[in-house]
Amino acid sequence: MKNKLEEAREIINEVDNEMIYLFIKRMAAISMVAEYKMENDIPVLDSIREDTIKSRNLETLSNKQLEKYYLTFFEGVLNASKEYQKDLINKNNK
Ligand SMILES: O=C(O)C(=O)C[C@]1(C(=O)O)C=C[C@@H](O)C=C1
Repeated sequence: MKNKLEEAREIINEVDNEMIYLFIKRMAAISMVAEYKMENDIPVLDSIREDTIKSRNLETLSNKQLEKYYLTFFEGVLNASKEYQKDLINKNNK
C-alpha cells in the first residue's frame, strides 16, 4: 500500500513529465518570437502582452488562494523566455 507521500510524488512525477513537454513546445515558439523580433527590431520585453496573458490565465484559476503562487511560477516562465530570447539574439549578433 502506497502512503500519502508516495501517492503525491507519483502525481508530481506525472505533472513534471507533462510540463517538460509543454516547456519544450513553449520554448520552440519562443525561438520563433525571437527570430521575428530580431528581424523586425522589436524589443524582447512586451509588458502589455505579459499583463494580458497573466490576467487571462488567472481567470482559469478558480482557487484564488493559489493566485500568488501561480504568479511566482509564471514570472519564472517569462524570465526563462526572455533570457532565451536575449541569448538567441546575442548569439545571432556575434
Ligand atoms: O509575445 C511576445 O512578444 C514574447 O516575447 C513572448 C513572451 C512570453 O514568453 O510569453 C516573452 C516576453 C514578452 O515580454 C512577452 C511575452
